[in-house]
Amino acid sequence: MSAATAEAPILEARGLVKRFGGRRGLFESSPTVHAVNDVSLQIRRGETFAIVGESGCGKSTLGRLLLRLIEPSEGDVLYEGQSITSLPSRDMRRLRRDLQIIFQDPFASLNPRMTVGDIVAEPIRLHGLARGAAVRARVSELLGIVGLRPEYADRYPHEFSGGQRQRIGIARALAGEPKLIIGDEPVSALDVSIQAQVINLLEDLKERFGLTLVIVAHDLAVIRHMSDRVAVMYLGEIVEMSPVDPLYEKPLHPYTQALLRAIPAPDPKDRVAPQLLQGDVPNPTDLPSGCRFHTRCPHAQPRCAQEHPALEDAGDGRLVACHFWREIGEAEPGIGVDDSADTALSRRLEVYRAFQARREAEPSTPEINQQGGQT
Ligand SMILES: Nc1ncnc2c1ncn2[C@@H]1O[C@H](COP(=O)(O)OP(=O)(O)OP(=O)(O)O)[C@@H](O)[C@H]1O
Repeated sequence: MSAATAEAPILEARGLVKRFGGRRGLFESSPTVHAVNDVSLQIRRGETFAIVGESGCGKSTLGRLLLRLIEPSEGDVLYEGQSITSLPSRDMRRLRRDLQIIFQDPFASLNPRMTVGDIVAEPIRLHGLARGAAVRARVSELLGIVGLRPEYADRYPHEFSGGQRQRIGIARALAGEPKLIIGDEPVSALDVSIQAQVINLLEDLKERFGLTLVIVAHDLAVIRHMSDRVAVMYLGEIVEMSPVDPLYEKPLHPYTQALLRAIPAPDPKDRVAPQLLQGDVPNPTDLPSGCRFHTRCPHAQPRCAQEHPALEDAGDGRLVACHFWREIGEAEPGIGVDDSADTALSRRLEVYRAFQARREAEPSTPEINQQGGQT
């Protein structure tokens, strides 16, 4: 984690709305999916900003809107203070260098018919960053940066493990020398020991290249260890936004509280039954009235079904959209997960960090292999 600078945001969303479907044909009509509903946020240069929520809450759609991979139904995205929503495609191409994305499933996002070298070289050639032999040299360098051997350039994606494929995706994302990378569930498909390595790699790259990271994830353990600030999404809206530590120590929104209560402790002796949220996320084609969360909220009152709560300033850089957050906080202090209720991932990260610290102190310490063990 790092302290982001106080300058203007690198990326900003203003009143973003995304609706899918809703078209009426001659004989049928498809219902409108309200995937993102009036989202505004500012991402600071150099921070790691996390977007978290259950499946279907609109996290990926928001991530794609921020990079203009899809067009918003309403609202605007500003990159370095300039609106990109109506930018002509020529200008957008230049901007694509700065803004990159890595996906959950590295296999699906890597062309199986291209060698790793060509996959990583593509953005270098596209943006004219190098030519001829210099391209191959740059590919080797990028593979080295993400912890892969240069000779892997001649192989194909299917020859690699999930963690290695994610590293290839990261090398490709780095090839255009970006300023901001969005990771859409970048480690959810990976084994927990590999997750820790990829998270560490992203953190190292962030420091080394001064990147801004936006991490979309449903896993609160991943978020906690790598974020500076977190936006919690429910049914297309941000319901809470906060610096990471206070969010975990004292979540303000009942939905954030419920997400934290649902994390199981890894050690069976510490384990109390995780409290899962009641019911499923309502269908985004038929949004509940008032507060979208009221149908599942243990604190809901009649006002919640009638009045939509705005995101309000809760102090200390926190925002929350709940009519009763003060009362709920007083009734249930200290809901947050404390450090003793740690997860397998965080333990793995600690081991890995200790190993790295040792390696820096004693350069002869052996390399760590893909399974997280020492070779
Ligand atoms: N191209 C599309 N056409 C129609 N509906 C879509 C499309 N993309 C997403 N949706 C719908 O928009 C809603 C939000 O989806 P989104 O993928 O953004 O959520 P998410 O929080 O990222 O969930 P997940 O982690 O499962 O991807 C879902 O109801 C989804 O079915």
